[in-house]
Amino acid sequence: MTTRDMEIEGDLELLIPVAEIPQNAKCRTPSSSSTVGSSSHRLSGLEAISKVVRSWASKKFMTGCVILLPIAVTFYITWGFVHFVDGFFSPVYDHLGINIFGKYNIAGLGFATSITFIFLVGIFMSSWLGASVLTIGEWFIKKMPLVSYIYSSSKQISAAISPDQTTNAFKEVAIIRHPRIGEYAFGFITSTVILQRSMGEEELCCVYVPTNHLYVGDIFLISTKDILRPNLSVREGIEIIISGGMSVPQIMTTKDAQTIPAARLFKYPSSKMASSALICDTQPWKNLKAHVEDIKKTHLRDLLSDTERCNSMMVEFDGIVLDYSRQQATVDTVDKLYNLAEAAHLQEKIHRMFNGERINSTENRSVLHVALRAPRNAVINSDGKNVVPDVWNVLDKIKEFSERVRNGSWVGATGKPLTNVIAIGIGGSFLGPLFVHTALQTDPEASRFAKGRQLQFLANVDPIDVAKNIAGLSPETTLVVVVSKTFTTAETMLNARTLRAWISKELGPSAVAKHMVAVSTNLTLVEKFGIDPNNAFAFWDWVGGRYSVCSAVGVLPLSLQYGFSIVEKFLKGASSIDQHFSSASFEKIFLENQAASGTFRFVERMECFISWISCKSHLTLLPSLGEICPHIQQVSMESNGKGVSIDGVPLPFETGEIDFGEPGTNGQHSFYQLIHQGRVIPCDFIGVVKSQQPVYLEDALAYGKTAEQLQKENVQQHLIPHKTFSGNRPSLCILLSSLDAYRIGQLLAIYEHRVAVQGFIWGINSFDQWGVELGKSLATQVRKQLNASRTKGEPVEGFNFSTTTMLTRYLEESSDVPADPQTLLPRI
Ligand SMILES: O=P(O)(O)OC[C@H]1O[C@H](O)[C@H](O)[C@@H](O)[C@@H]1O
Repeated sequence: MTTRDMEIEGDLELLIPVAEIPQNAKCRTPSSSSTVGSSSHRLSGLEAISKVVRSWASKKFMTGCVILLPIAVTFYITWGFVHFVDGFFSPVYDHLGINIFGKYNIAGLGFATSITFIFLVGIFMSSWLGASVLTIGEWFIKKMPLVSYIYSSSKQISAAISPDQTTNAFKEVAIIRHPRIGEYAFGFITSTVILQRSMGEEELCCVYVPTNHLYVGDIFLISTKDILRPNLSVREGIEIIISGGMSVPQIMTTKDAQTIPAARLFKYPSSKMASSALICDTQPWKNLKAHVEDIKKTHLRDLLSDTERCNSMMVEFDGIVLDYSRQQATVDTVDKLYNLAEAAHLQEKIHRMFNGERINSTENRSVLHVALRAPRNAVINSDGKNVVPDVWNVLDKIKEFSERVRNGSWVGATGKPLTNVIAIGIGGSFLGPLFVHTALQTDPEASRFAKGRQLQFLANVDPIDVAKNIAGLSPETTLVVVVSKTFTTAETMLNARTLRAWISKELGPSAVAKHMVAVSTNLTLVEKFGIDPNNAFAFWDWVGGRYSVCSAVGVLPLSLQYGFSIVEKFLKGASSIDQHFSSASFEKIFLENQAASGTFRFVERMECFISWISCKSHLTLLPSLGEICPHIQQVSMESNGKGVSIDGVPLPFETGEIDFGEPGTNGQHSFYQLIHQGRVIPCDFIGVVKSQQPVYLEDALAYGKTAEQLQKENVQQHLIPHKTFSGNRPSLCILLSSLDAYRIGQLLAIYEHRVAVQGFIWGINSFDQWGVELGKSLATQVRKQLNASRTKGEPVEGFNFSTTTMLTRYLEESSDVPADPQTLLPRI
């Protein structure tokens, strides 16, 4: 729908009931309207004007009502109240011959008398005599059936606001997490109680949460430390409840946060990072660390027996369920993570990312992969320019090109349709697209669209890989997509030259224009290579290689295979998570009882910190998700394997996870022994509802198996130590309702954001990769040496003993290899 269409639709919505509009009203051209048509147009025009006028008049009338009604009601009630109280003592004054409503009206006399009377009752009831009278009186009242109920309810309410805090009054306003994390409820602390259990004593607070104004509510027993105590008096709390939340202050602090300046509530300058201090020096980090030591003492078995805790750690958003109840965490842990996030200025950093600021400071670049899947009408700026239209220009170009290839209107040099695609690329220009491609293969809709087509990837430079890739293919029906952000990566360029030679050899050099296209940010080098710039699909330096699957890097090969409509669904899935990740404000989530979606957002960001992991395994029970493991390996390990902070300060703590995984049950027959009984490796289980439910394994990791259980099972004594499982091994479950293009997009974005959040919290730059650059320059050095040795017989020099020995040995044994191979075409 165009903007104009949307405007028209908006106008129609405002003015005329939809049912009266013919379906094709918007499309009708002037020439198509008959005489009847024009008169009906005139009529509907008059009707529209009359409706606008009526709507304007009714709006103004309602505005007047809205302003006058509360004033009138206030006056009416106040007047009625004064009158009523005035009249309360009228019999007494009548008796004295004073007619307070008559001719010698002494307005307010009865009122003043009543106030004095209430005051005197207060004094009397505070005395011993008064209290005794009250007790006897109450005893009688409580014996009367209906009256006793009215009296008790009224008494509770008045006790609540009683200045005498020794009564059963509301003692304090409390905010509790209810009904689950991310949602909060107002309540009043009414008393405290000590709960004695075998594990020790615990102080609990009775929190009364009104559910129907103040009269009806629920009582919750909550650990004292889990209660948030806002800076509000009981009276203010009651006002908030009675006003239905309307009198809640705009900013609320808790009592322990009094010293926190308002600026900390995420009112940050947009251009400058608030602090360059290391996160490990902050109090929330230290608190969390101490807490983690503490929580290790509680076995996951015990944590999992707390149903309420587990329920609060199960969140859902847009078809994805995240269950983090098997993390070594309590509600308190999550609270501490929030504090850590605040200390790390997490919200600010996310905001800066989405705002297109150059947060990749060592490369002076923005980080805007989220713009690659933004809706067409979104505005995401980089250097003051909205990048979304550029993104959609390329997407439109891909759509058009892929449709032409798929429907056979773009054919090869010999006129045959191009049904096979080989995508050459490495690292980020390969792993993401491979993951999505593998996952889409089991989506029935996608596989239907891919019928008769083939997509392959060529990454490695081993000649065997090239041979395998082109085996059984004919250049006549093959399209080669060279994918390289820089268009300089040695492996990719070598493979590109190889396949160019393969095409030229079979079909002649001019065929390259029909059989080779490119995806790159470096269009100059693309042209130099010999690919027509019209057949090049651009992306931008604000897209990091490992974050580029949603650019032409992934969209082009995947659209060629599955059609653009499928890939668009994938982009929409990723965008749904992006919007979720960026939309709600931090304060909102904390203070305005955001729903589970908000919680998911934060939990998803935090989960990785709960276990203080050094190593993580991604275990998917779906073979089709198998390639997510290598993709996450790159996204996570290349992003967060850093040794210095973003300001270049060496980090006194370790960053980065070691990610690995296996699809299906392959892992069970490979490394699960280690995760059950060897090192503790937190695991992510990714499952799909319509496939297998991986819960048995997660429980085995969490619960383990004790020696007592084994004894009961009559296991031989000497085998008991070997068959005992300590359990207490954390894991996380991500459950997708199905595995289609949309869900795959969501999954991708979840992991991308999680990695970004890790980096934001650690205070590192997750978007550069100087370690890889080092590897590249070392490789260049070796390549130069090999070439010089082979062509000029130069000795191996400048390396340490070990490398020199190995290179010399290699040179001796590979004397038949050409000096610097231009291609890797198999020597058949
Ligand atoms: O896309 P290219 O420029 O060919 O780069 C391919 C890969 O090169 C290096 O390994 C980088 O560290 C990766 O992030 C990148 O994805």
